[in-house]
Amino acid sequence: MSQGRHSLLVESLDFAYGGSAILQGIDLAVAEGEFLALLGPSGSGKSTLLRLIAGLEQPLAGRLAAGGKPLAGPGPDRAVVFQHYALFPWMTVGDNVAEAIAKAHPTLSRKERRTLAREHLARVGLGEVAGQHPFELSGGMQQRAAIARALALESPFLLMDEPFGALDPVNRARLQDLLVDVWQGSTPRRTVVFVTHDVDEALLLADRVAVMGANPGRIIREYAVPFERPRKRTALFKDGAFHQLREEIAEALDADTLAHLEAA
Ligand SMILES: Nc1ncnc2c1ncn2[C@@H]1O[C@H](COP(=O)(O)OP(=O)(O)OP(=O)(O)O)[C@@H](O)[C@H]1O
Repeated sequence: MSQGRHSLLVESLDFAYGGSAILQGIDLAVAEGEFLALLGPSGSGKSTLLRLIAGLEQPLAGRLAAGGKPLAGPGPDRAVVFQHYALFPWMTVGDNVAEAIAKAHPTLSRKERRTLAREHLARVGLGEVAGQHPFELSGGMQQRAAIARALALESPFLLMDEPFGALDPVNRARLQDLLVDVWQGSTPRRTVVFVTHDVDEALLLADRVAVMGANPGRIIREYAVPFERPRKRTALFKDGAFHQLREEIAEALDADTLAHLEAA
């Protein structure tokens, strides 16, 4: 695995809450520009691993590095999008995005930031609502604004924790497409770690899927996702290779759950 400027490395990582092991022996490498999905059942520690990569938690043992440098706490190089929209409720949507732009480009004037914020919002189909507050928007719109905000930070790493989990299927599909478009359209590509418990979502979006098992959280297998891009849902869902890979992953998850139930 290359140690590119924007690669991620997790080595022999253990993590515990109050004495109980949550993550054990995690080894994971994400290449610069790669889109990695972390897939696993509830409680397998996907969010915890993402929080560790974000620098919001400290490991009990092991090593975390970004671009070959050890991680020490959160940093502007890693933008995070959670399931629930991370917007400042007291600011307009435009100001939320402008605030992120100010972090990426501190020398821009207020007017320039506002103009750029509108451009970012237009990219996610929210050009008309820059002057509104988050509470005036639907859940799907708020999540779009949160994504616009995260992208406006222009950070090389994008860490996403079930960002579409609370959305209806139509909005979910729209935002999945939008995310892939933005990721594919930017040079250099951002390095993405995307948490989901939805196998289809992982196979639609990612270059590689790391499958996690629970008790304690560990990576049980990794799968390369070989489907050509751009991926179209309709074509993918008709593809025998897609169904085979989906089956394989579901079996790996079931086998792990069963092994743990029997051991308990
Ligand atoms: N603040 C906390 N204190 C104690 N235990 C915690 C805390 N946060 C998470 N845990 C425990 O850590 C384990 C992993 O949780 P985590 O949220 O990372 O899993 P997950 O795979 O992301 O689950 P989900 O898909 O339900 O979000 C769970 O057993 C959870 O109960």
